[in-house]
Amino acid sequence: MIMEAENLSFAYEDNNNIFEDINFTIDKGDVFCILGPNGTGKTTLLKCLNGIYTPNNGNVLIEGKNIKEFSYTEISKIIGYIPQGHVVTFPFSVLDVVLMGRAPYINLTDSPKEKDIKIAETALKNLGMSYIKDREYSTLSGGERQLVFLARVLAQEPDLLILDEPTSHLDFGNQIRLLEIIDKLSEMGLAIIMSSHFPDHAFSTSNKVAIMKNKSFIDFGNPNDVITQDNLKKAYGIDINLIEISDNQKICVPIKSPNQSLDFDF
Ligand SMILES: Nc1ncnc2c1ncn2[C@@H]1O[C@H](COP(=O)(O)OP(=O)(O)OP(=O)(O)O)[C@@H](O)[C@H]1O
Repeated sequence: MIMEAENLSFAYEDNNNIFEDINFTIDKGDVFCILGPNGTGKTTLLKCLNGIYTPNNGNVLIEGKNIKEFSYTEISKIIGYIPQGHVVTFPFSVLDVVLMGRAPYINLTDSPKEKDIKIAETALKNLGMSYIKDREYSTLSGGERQLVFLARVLAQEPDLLILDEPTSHLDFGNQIRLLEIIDKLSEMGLAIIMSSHFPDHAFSTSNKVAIMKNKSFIDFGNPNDVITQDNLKKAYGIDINLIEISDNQKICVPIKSPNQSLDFDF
């Protein structure tokens, strides 16, 4: 088991709990997708799982050991995290940004070694991004940055990836390419935890899904059991059609309510 969450609860300062009693386990090769409406606590939970936030109750265990016992560098060798809307403001080249993923393996006073550069270049190559390795990172499009940042966390050689809405800036083609990359990484034994607003992506890529709402997981399990019209309605408060388009692909189509009227005051 790579990660276990035991009865996790979290509150910002003295406010009410954002979530309570969250439990799950993640093994090698698992792809765990967390769905749920805006503001329900997905990002907050992901930040508890990689040690950025400390839960006010419960424990996060990494390979059986409490996350509190790990240093930041030790966590970085095990977990690669891509936050939502990551920004690198200095004028670094793409290759430099990917090389930053090697930081947990390089002493503060040392420069990256040939091996680190090779690992960074391979990460870019695996994602089909070698052609922009000399470009300035800050000039890239949102989608290009997303893939370069993924190369950076892969250069960390982690066992677990935590991805906060990884497909949010990507066009249709790159969404599917990213899901295929996730499939491949999971086949190679990496575990992946991601949040998403696309139940279709959970169907096509994950083997574990949770729907987060009202401070807890309203359901957790395999996608076919969890992603039901009933659960989607509970989560998002609208009707959603589930359509099977092939043996292993289902899509979710939200339905506009014809009777809904909004009172707009201008
Ligand atoms: N630093 C903070 N201080 C206080 N409250 C916060 C902070 N960050 C987030 N929140 C609140 O915590 C709740 C959960 O936010 P979070 O970003 O975890 O939700 P989310 O499910 O990831 O949302 P989205 O799908 O919109 O990205 C929201 O009500 C948000 O306003």
